Amino acid sequence: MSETIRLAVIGGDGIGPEVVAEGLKVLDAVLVGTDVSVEKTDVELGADHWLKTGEVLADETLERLRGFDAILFGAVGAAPGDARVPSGLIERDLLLKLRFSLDQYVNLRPSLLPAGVASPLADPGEVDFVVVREGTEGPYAGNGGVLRAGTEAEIATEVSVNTAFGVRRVVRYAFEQAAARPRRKLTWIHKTNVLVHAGRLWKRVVEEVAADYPQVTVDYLHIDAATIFMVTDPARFDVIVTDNLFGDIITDLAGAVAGGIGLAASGNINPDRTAPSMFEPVHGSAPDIAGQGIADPTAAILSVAIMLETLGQPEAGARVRAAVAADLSTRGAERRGTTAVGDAIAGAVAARAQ
Ligand SMILES: NC(=O)c1ccc[n+]([C@@H]2O[C@H](COP(=O)([O-])OP(=O)(O)OC[C@H]3O[C@@H](n4cnc5c(N)ncnc54)[C@H](O)[C@@H]3O)[C@@H](O)[C@H]2O)c1
Ligand SMILES: CC(C)[C@H](C(=O)O)[C@@H](O)C(=O)O
Ligand SMILES: [Mg+2]
Repeated sequence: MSETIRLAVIGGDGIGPEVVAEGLKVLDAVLVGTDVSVEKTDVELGADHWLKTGEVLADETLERLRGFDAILFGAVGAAPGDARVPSGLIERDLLLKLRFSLDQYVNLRPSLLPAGVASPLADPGEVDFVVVREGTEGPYAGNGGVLRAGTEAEIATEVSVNTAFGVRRVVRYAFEQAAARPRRKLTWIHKTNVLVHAGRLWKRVVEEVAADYPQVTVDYLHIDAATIFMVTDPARFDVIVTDNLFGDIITDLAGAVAGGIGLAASGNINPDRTAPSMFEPVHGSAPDIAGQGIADPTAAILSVAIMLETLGQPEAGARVRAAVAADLSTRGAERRGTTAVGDAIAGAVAARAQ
């Protein structure tokens, strides 16, 4: 039976549209000759769009996005220090609003250091883990405020919100991932020695859910120690589950360990399918290299692979991964541009179809 994927495409700012174009090129290539087609709709959002139109994310736009099967997202945000765009406006009221409103409570961020990729921090084979980052709670919940703003008596709070419901559903998802992987190991990461209220909740829930997965080995690390081991012994990780903020930080580190941030892909997944999931590179809009045609589109292309797998097209996803792995294995010191990398991977996908 033929199937059409209705895809909303939010290129966003900076290198976002540049890398997303390459992701779409590879998506088109991998669907040739299959009974799956894709119907793409561009949705303009981001800091540039806000500067032009005053829209960050209108209610109608959000409602329209709910009607798609998936969202492919580039990156949003202005250069840090761009005085025209208030800090956090686009990140909070656009990107986080999408993740929260579409109940994308699993932020899935796999790290794999493939053969042929030079990493000063690890050897291929040592890095093959997935971070399951909670996506809708924690210090990102927007719970806080300011008293006596602008005075010496100012107090600013940013309260981390952790609910048993929210922690349980993401922890269960992580156990499912761990149970399906050969090493069946789950590391939960927190800061229970200081953040005792949230820490106690996470601990209780992990222990309760663990009882349903006796085949999974469970390990715990404080976030600070986890950053040490991610650099000195990344092979110890298989599946990691952690809160929204720790997950943000550890996945940029994971990207650097696993060959560079240009390779780090992610899915903001709504496992209950009550709204579309959203797939995006882990990196941001990289204003320092935007417009130069040198951004690495691999993370966006691998985000397309996660999208295909999430949408029930694992073979197409595997073909994208294989083409990326083949391209990475031949990448030498020579630096190719964004479109050259996209062309090579799309070409490899097409060659594999024959
Ligand atoms: N998901 C998102 O939309 C997202 C994620 C992170 C940051 N941001 C936003 O992006 C803007 C810039 O943030 P930042 O500078 O802290 O982080 P960044 O990830 O954009 O850039 C950090 C560094 O990594 C490099 N880099 C990033 N992606 C690359 C790629 N594909 N190829 C080669 N090099 C790459 C950049 O050139 C820069 O030196 C900010 O407005 C920030 O809020 C958005
Ligand atoms: C831009 C920002 C809101 C976002 C986050 O913190 O989740 C980014 O850093 C990411 O990792 O996707
Ligand atoms: Mg981040």
